[in-house]
Amino acid sequence: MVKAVAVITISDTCFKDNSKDTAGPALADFVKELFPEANLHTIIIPDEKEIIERELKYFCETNLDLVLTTGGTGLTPRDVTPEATKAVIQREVPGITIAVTLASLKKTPMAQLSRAVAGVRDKTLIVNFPGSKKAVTECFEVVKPILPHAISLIHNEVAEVSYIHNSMQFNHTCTHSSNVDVSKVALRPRESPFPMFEMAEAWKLVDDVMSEWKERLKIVTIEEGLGKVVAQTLYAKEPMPPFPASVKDGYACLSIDGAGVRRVRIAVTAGDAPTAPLCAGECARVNTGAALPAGADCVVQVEDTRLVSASDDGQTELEVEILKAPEPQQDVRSVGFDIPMGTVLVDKGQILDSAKIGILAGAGYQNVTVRAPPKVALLSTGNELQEPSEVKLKPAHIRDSNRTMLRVLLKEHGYDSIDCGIARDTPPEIVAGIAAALKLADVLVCTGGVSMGEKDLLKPVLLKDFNATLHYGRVRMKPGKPSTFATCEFEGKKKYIFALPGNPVSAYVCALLFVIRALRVSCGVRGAWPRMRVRLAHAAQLDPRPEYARASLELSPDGDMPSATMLGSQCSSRLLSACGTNVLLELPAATDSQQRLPAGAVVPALITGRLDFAS
Ligand SMILES: Nc1nc2c(c(=O)[nH]1)N[C@H]1C(S)=C(S)[C@@H](COP(=O)(O)OP(=O)(O)OC[C@H]3O[C@@H](n4cnc5c(N)ncnc54)[C@H](O)[C@@H]3O)O[C@H]1N2
Ligand code: MOO
Ligand SMILES: [Mg+2]
Repeated sequence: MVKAVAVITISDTCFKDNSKDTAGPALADFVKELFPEANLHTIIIPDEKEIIERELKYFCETNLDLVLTTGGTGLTPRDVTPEATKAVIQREVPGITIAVTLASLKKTPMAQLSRAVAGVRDKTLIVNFPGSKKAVTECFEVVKPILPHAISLIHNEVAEVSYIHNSMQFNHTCTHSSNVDVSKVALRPRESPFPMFEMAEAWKLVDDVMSEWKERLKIVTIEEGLGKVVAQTLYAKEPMPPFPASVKDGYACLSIDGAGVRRVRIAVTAGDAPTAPLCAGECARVNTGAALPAGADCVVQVEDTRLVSASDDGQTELEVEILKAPEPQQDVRSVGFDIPMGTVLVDKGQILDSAKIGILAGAGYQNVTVRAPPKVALLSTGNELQEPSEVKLKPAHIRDSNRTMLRVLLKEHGYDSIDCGIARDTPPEIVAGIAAALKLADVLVCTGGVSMGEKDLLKPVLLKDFNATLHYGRVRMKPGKPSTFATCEFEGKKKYIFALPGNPVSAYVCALLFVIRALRVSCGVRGAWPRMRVRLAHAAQLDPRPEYARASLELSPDGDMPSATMLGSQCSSRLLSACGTNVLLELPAATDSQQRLPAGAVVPALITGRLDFAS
């Protein structure tokens, strides 16, 4: 099935004045007719090779099935669409352009001058069309019969590729080798060689590194934009309301007529376009939201009127009395009352919420450009791990809960992730797992193998096989002490790796404190979680490390400070301690003079979850 298509108008003129674009909308209409189910993205860009390439690549990366361009295929010096397309596609499909040219030549010898290109990049078919509505109409007719088949062929290939991918992902044994020598366990360090960072230092490192993430933009439907940071300023292209509208159910009148009897000339309900203007002594029955007839400048609500005369059958009001003289503009929403034309509806950098999305819908915007977070891959490591779906556990095995927990935790915070399965604890398998993940994603989140055991191979593999920079490899925190953040270059691109401890609670807390923070920073959201002061509902034992205790908030009905209840034993393996968490309490490290906090002590809490309570 064709799920998403983009129509790109490439023209300096249309870019400057969108209303000049006739070919793009025509092409969009043909696409809607051929693929009614598909999500359609339309954009207008100038004749700039770099921008064209960037947009084409972007649409291919976002897995669109089809990208149709119109414009920029001719011979003027600014026509660079074919060059940009050639730079992006991996396989050319010359048959499409030959068929189009042959058909067009029957209509005009000018078809000889089109240099349009068609080809495939990854799973996306790209076809260039010339830049006029007429040419687009003729050319689309030619390619229309083959488009669905071409796309399904590309998909079949992709299915095979992804099958190969998946089997690679879920069986990380392979031909990879590693520079990590595991034969001399007796020589392993007996102290961690990684310096211990304070939390504030670790956060600063994450923020500094992730704010380098090159702004990547994505066009999404306004609904998909929920929670995303808008990358463009959108203005009201028309006033709201577009006509003077009644605020009340009543009578539209001329205020100059004052109080007194009026002839009810017409009835205008919402959606009716009034045809004739009102004259002195007349009124129009109107509903809330109805357009006022010309001449009317006020509305008198029905409660402030009295029926004077009606038709014998009671179906028509003939005269009403306005009981109190109305003011001009009384109960009228003038043109642009809510949103004057040109108002900024959403500003670049704002986060889209439901009200803003409603405003955009009301203003006729269907798509919006937002900042796209990096792609995230999840990988578990451990010889003891089995897939969660496996019914029977082998001796000494457990089911992998981290991947599922992390996937939904990311989802809860608005981020998708790619599942890269489980890698066993051998250097080649970990290398294979990491390499497979880095091929697919910008950010790798893996769990397990970061501490001091002979099977804890993540750090050496990152250092020796991926030449990674370890920004931190230990943090003074509980849980999550061996948490690791590294970057490396892989296939020419910078990659970001969060190697989280395997203990499920450590993985949960470190994902919140480091990974989600990093994703927020990378797409323009303030990284730090909001902090508030809460009162401990009970005494708390302090750990030598600063601790992020999982707690649930009780909101006080009398406006007192909320109280926080920790969720049982805070052992790093016990994920039950995180169930129902909406805050992480920042408990200070124990000192000689303070080993515990009494009930009622006030501590800072990071709000990391929903403040929802079951009824
Ligand atoms: N000698 C030392 N030992 C340990 C230290 C230390 O400083 N010195 N640190 C401890 C701390 S703190 C933590 S946290 C853990 C971190 O362990 P690793 O990251 O090396 O993780 P593993 O050893 O692979 O596993 C730990 C634990 O978690 C379970 N696990 C792993 N992956 C999963 C998964 N995907 N789903 C569910 N459970 C998982 C695993 O079975 C282990 O029980 O190290 C301490 N040791
Ligand atoms: O730092 Mo670990 O996560 O205490 O168990
Ligand atoms: Mg370990």
